[in-house]
Parts: sequence; structure tokens; C-alpha cells
Amino acid sequence: MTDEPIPSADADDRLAAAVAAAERGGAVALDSFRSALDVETKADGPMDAVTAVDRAVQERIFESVGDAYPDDAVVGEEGDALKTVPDTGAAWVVDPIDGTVNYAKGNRVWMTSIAVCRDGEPVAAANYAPATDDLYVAGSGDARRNGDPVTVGDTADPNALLVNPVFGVSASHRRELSKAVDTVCIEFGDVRRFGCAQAALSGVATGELDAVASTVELNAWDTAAGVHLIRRAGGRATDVHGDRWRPGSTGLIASNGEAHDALVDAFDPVE
Ligand SMILES: O=P(O)(O)OC[C@H]1O[C@](O)(COP(=O)(O)O)[C@@H](O)[C@@H]1O
Ligand SMILES: [Mg+2]
Repeated sequence: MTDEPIPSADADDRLAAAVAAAERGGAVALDSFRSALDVETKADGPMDAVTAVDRAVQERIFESVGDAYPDDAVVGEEGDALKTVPDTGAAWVVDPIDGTVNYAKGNRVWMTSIAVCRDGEPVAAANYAPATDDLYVAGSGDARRNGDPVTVGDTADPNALLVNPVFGVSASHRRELSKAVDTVCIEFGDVRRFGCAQAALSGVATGELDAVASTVELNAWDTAAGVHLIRRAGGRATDVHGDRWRPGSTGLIASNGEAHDALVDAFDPVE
């Protein structure tokens, strides 16, 4: 296998700090959920939203991580934080609110996501959905939801797979998204889209979904934690060509593993 989780001796210490930081940050976000918010748009167009709450949550998480591990690198979606995961050392990858459009509209599908990476690979993950109080975590052991172990599903028939194309907020990704949705409709069971990549990836880890697909590079904060959860839940995560996924890879196919090659064949642009 090319997509086993990387063992890391310090993953479990940092996992405890990741959970604490996700809960602290998530509580800040929950305080303002379903209140009147000013929604600003970022470089990628009107679906690329940010609010003052996203920035406040990121700040809270950075404080929490900085207190516990002051020498670690910290990557974050908002502001001028580092945007890529360093190839060496320990790094924290933070999406303060994944699903800001949902959050701002009062939809409960959004998550505060934190991954810990070691030498560029995710080794621990905490995805917290404050509005539903669901917490998904994995360090060096089982993936867990609210303390209970979870595993990926066992659907193997391509025609029965629920596939979530998780990209396409940027205007520049719309054509690729449309092709990916077409591929799902023609070659697999049905399409799901949540507006929160970490919710989709967490859903693959628990068997609620069978696969997540992107044919374009995604940001580390939208992917790293969920990929680690899926690997620890028994699934697979590769790039669009079927090679081991890591932050910076081209595309992402993350699945229950049962029909992974069929998914890669269908989405890989190289025939
Ligand atoms: O195609 P793009 O522009 O990379 O956007 C896709 C990303 O946007 C999101 O749906 C929303 O992310 P944010 O709410 O954190 O901005 C992610 O979950 C998803 O990965
Ligand atoms: Mg975000």
C-alpha cells in the first residue's frame, strides 16, 4: 500500500493539544453562529467568503497552539499566516471555519479543523463541528467520532458509491467541477456536496459517504485533517493519478478503499 498513515511518536501528545485548540476555537465560532455578520469575499470570488469570526477563531487557535508548542510552524487559511506545509518538522494546519458560506447562512455544516503534520504528512487530526457537537479525532490509533471508533464503509459497487466533489468554490475551478459532477453521475451512484470539505472527508471516515474527489489541488487546511481521519479509519487517500496524497498533491481521491482504482481511473485526466 502507498497510503498507510505515517507513524509519529509525538502524534498523540499533539493530538490532545489539537483537540483542546479545536474546541476553544469552535466555541468562539459557535458564540456568533446565526447572528448578523458582515460577510466579505476574498480573491476567488463571491463564494470565497470570510468573516471577522473566521479571523477571531484562527487567532484563538494560534494562541492555544503557540502556548503548547511555540517552536512548531503554524499554517492557517486567514490573513498572512503561512499557507503551505513545510517539508520538515512539525506543523499545524488550521481552518478556523471550513464552510464559511454555510456558517454565514445559518446552515450547521461547518467545521473547525486542525491537522498536525510531521515532515509534510498529516499525523494527527481534530475536526470539530460545533453546531452539531460532533468531534472527529485521530492520532496514531483508531479514528473516533465523539469517542467511539469509526471505520470507512464497505460499498464496493461503483454504481452504488456516494461521491462528494469537494472543490469548485473558485470561479477558475467551475469547469473542472462540472466535469467531475458529470463523471459521478455517469460512472458512480450519486453526488453529494456539503460546502465543507472537512465534513465530507469526516463522512468518508465514518462510512456516511464512500468517496471525496477533487481534480484540482486543494489547500492543506481543507484536506490534511480529513485525509488522516480516513487513513486511520481504514480508507485510502491518493492524488488524482493514484499516488500517495500529501499536502500539495494534484487533486485528491479519498475513499473507503473498495473501489479506489475505479475512482482514480474515472477522475485521472491522463487516459
Ligand atoms: O475549489 P476551491 O476554490 O478550492 O474551493 C473548495 C473549498 O471551499 C470550501 O468548500 C469552503 O472553504 P472555506 O469555507 O474554509 O473557505 C472547502 O471546504 C473546499 O475545499
Ligand atoms: Mg475556512
